[in-house]
Amino acid sequence: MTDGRSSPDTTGEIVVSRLTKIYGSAPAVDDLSFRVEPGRVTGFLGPNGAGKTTTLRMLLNLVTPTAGQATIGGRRYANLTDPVRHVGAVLEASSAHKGRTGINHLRVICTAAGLPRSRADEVLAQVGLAPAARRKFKGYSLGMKQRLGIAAAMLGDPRVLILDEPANGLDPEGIRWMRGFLKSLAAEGRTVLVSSHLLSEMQLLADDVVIIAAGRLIRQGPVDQVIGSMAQTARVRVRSPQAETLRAALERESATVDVDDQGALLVGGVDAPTVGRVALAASVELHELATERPDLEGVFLELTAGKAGIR
Ligand SMILES: Nc1ncnc2c1ncn2[C@@H]1O[C@H](COP(=O)(O)OP(=O)(O)OP(=O)(O)O)[C@@H](O)[C@H]1O
Repeated sequence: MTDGRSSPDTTGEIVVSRLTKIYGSAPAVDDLSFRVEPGRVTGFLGPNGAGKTTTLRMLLNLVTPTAGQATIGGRRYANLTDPVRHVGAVLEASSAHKGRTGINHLRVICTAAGLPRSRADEVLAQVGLAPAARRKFKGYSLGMKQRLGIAAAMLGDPRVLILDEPANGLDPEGIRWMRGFLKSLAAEGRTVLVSSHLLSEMQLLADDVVIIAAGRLIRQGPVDQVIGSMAQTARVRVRSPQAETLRAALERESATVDVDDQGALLVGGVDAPTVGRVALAASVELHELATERPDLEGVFLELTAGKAGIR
């Protein structure tokens, strides 16, 4: 039962399977497979031109794959009987008739989609735009347009939300709001897939990440695990008034030692307890001892290095 026109299953899982899109002779998306779980926020990351937007557009049946398929709740988007009730998508900042008010914009969509007009008021309140409901779209800030786009995506109360760079153009308060809002949707059991190049933001927002470069999967998994998988590149930062003695002792243990511009030792190849034991054995006094793990930004750059420039 994968191609019938009945309702999708209730899980809202997204499955991308060997998806490929070739423009001319170059693949924009190349044999890409990954899964997106309900109840979690999944960050879809990649350098410019990695193929994120093309993938999302194939998921939403806006671009036809060259090969492979993508399903939402077990169905291709094209086979969903009432897609607006299953999938909400925001691919770019909302556009609307300039002279139309926010509430009227949403009511028009409700009418076209066969949804009760009362949903327009509900979703405007949900995204915090009720005070601007009767203002004309042409007077909306970019942040308000983003909120209106999300409100439109929420009209059908979908289990699955797909957003392309939703934090674009938002101020810090807007970004904080977006983070809380998307997390609360995931906490309700919805599937939330968000593409972004704002890696530091993803580290705060996402439970899972899917990292692609040059159209191919680089890594996927829980954020902590993806960062943790790079733990071999973690270094220990240590400060001591007897830095040279400590350095010599560590090098005898085959550790690599660099000195940063504040005089702290950056030790590779051994963990923090080992550094502490070596210091104790050498009667070296320590003023600081900490493991420095790479953050998502560092992991991302390391994983995608050389795989894709700007295309
Ligand atoms: N309609 C199209 N015709 C030809 N090439 C295209 C088309 N759409 C995308 N591409 C190419 O496919 C590749 C992937 O583009 P895509 O927009 O999916 O990447 P992206 O990861 O979303 O990038 P960005 O972060 O810059 O938006 C790029 O090389 C792009 O130039």
